[in-house]
Amino acid sequence: MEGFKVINRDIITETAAMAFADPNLQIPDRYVRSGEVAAGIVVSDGESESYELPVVDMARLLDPERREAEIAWLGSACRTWGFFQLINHGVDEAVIQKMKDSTVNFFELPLEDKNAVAVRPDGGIEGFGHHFRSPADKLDWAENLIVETQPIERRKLEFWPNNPPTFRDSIDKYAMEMWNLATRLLGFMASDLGVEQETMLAAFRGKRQSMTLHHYRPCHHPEKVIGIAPHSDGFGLTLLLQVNDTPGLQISKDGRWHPVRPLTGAFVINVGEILEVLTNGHYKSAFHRVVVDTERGRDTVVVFQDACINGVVKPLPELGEPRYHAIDRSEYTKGHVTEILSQGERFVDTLKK
Ligand SMILES: O=C(O)CCC(=O)C(=O)O
Ligand SMILES: [Fe+2]
Repeated sequence: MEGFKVINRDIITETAAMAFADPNLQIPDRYVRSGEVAAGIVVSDGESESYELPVVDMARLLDPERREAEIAWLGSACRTWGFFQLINHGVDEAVIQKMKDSTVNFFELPLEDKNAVAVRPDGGIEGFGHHFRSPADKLDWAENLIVETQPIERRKLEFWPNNPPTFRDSIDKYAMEMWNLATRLLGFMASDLGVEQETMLAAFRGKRQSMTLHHYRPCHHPEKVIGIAPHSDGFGLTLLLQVNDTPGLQISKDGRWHPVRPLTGAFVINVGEILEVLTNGHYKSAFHRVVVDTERGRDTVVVFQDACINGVVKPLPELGEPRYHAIDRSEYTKGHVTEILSQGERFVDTLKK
C-alpha cells in the first residue's frame, strides 16, 4: 500500500466497545445500515443447497487413485462458486489450536490492551481497528487485526500483539503452515487448468502474505448491523479458518446470498480477484459478506496470498488469448481500494476486454 493513502481503517473507541458489550445500549448511528443488510435475497435454511459449499478432500487429492476426480471437483468449485470447504487438509492441528487460542485470548482483552497495536493514521492497513467499507462512512460490527506476515522483511512487529505472550509465535507458525497449504492447493489448481504447476506457483512465490483476525460480536439487532459488508477479496488466494462454529459468512451465487455452515475442522478457501485474472476468468472471485448472530460471537483467521507476474496482474500466458487487460500491481491496489469504498462493481470487471 506504499504511496497510497489507505483510508478504510479506523481506531476502535471506548464508545464503540461499550456498544459492542452492552446489548441494552442503543446501537451508535455509524453502525446502523439496515438497508445494506436487507439488500439481496438470502437462501432459506430449508433449501438443500443453502449451507453446502463444495467440500474438497485433501486426502483424495493426495491419493493417486482418486486424485483425478478430486482435482476436477476442486476445479468445478472454483469455477462455479469461487469457494469451497477443505477437509483432511493435513495442517498441524497443534498450530491451528494455538492460533485459535491466541485469537480468542486477544479479542477478550480490554480495549486498552488491544489498542496497544491500534491502526495508525499513517501506518497503512495494519493493526487493530475497524474496517469501514461504505461511501457513507459506516462501520462494520466487528473488530479486526491485520498484520503482514510474508515476506519476512515486511513484518512490522509493532503491530504483532505480544499479549497473549504466545501470539507472535502462533502467527509465525500459522503463516508458514498456510503458505504450505496454499502451494499444495495451487498445484492442484494448475493441474485442473492444464498449466505447469511451476508457472502457477511462480506467480505466488515470494509475494505478500497477510493475515486478518476478525471478531464479530453478537448483536441484539442483527438486522441493523453488518459484520463485513459485501466485497470480493483483492489478493490471489484466501484461506479462512473459523475459530468457532457460529455461522455468518454468506456467499453470493446466482444473485442470492448463500449462508455457509462451518464444517468442523475444515478451512474455507476462496478465489481472490487476482487468481481470477491469472486463470483468465476460468475461476471466479465471488462477493461475500458476514452477518452477525444474536447470541453468539464469531472469530475467524483469514490469510491472503498475493500474486502477480513480474509486477503485473495479468492472465497466465498458457491460458490463451487474455480476457483481461494487464495492469501494474500497484495500480491494481488503487483500483481495488476504490472498489471496497464504493461497493460498486468489482474492480476486475473493469479490466475485462
Ligand atoms: O470472517 C469471515 O467469515 C469473512 C472474512 C472476509 O471475508 C475477509 O477477511 O475478507
Ligand atoms: Fe473476504
